[in-house]
Amino acid sequence: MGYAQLVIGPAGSGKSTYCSSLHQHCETMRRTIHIVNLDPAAEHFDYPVAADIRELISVDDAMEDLNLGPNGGLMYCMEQLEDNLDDWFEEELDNFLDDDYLVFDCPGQIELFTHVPVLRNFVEHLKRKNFNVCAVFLLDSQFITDVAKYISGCMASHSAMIQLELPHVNILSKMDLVKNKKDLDYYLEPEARVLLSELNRNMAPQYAKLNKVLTKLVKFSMVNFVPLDLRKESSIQYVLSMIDNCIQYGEDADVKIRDFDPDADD
Ligand SMILES: Nc1nc2c(ncn2[C@@H]2O[C@H](COP(=O)(O)OP(=O)(O)OP(=O)(O)O)[C@@H](O)[C@H]2O)c(=O)[nH]1
Ligand SMILES: [Mg+2]
Repeated sequence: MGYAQLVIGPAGSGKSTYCSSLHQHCETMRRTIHIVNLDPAAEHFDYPVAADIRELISVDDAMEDLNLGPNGGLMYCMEQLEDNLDDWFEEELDNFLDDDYLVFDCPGQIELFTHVPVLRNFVEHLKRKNFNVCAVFLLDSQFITDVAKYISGCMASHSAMIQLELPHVNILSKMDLVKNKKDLDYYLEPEARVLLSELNRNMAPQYAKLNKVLTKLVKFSMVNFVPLDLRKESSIQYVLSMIDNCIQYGEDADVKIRDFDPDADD
């Protein structure tokens, strides 16, 4: 059984930085994880890249060969990944052990998990290969400055949840940039009633019914965010243990330790 995190979220939300901090944290903890780059447009990395989609195809090549723009180029590359799951990706997976822990640093284009089934098919493939997979959705805390933006972030996360049908952890990234943490409490444990009155206050009266439905949906879909401050090891550890819990990482290890407990027969 392998373990995997699929790190997703809007462009610039901090996915690659999260991957690199997670890698460092795990090194400190003497724990092995492997970060795989799935962003064909990525240029530099602060983590050791264990496998790289750019070895299959890069956005620059796709744009040049097919005369595509950056977004079209990216979509084409991801389709190439999908077409090569049984050969290129298979060979890459062969480099890992069966119970390895992989973290996939994904591109930020929102279309990838709203419009096309590429990531969904990628996840299905991982599941067939016996991986327990968790979606890790990052949203930039700087983005959540008012209720409308918060709802928009929830909707983006929600569509990823529906599309991928995976255990799902939502992270509010870049907490070191938040001056007044109290301002965010409001969004960390949202109350539909409060969100609704705030939305109604900011918007014209004809939106009242829509606002009511949206706030109910946010509450109903149970989208909630965990704040992450990468300066704090304890914050990284907290997020990591939540994700580990979702994919049952460590449970087998516990069994193994218990199996070999010399005092067990006492
Ligand atoms: N202060 C602060 N800046 C951050 C943090 N995480 C990311 N950044 C900055 O935010 C910018 C985007 O970070 P990335 O990690 O490249 O974001 P990404 O989601 O991988 O972006 P794309 O791959 O383009 O979608 C960079 O300038 C980072 O230095 C954080 O926790 N704190
Ligand atoms: Mg990135």
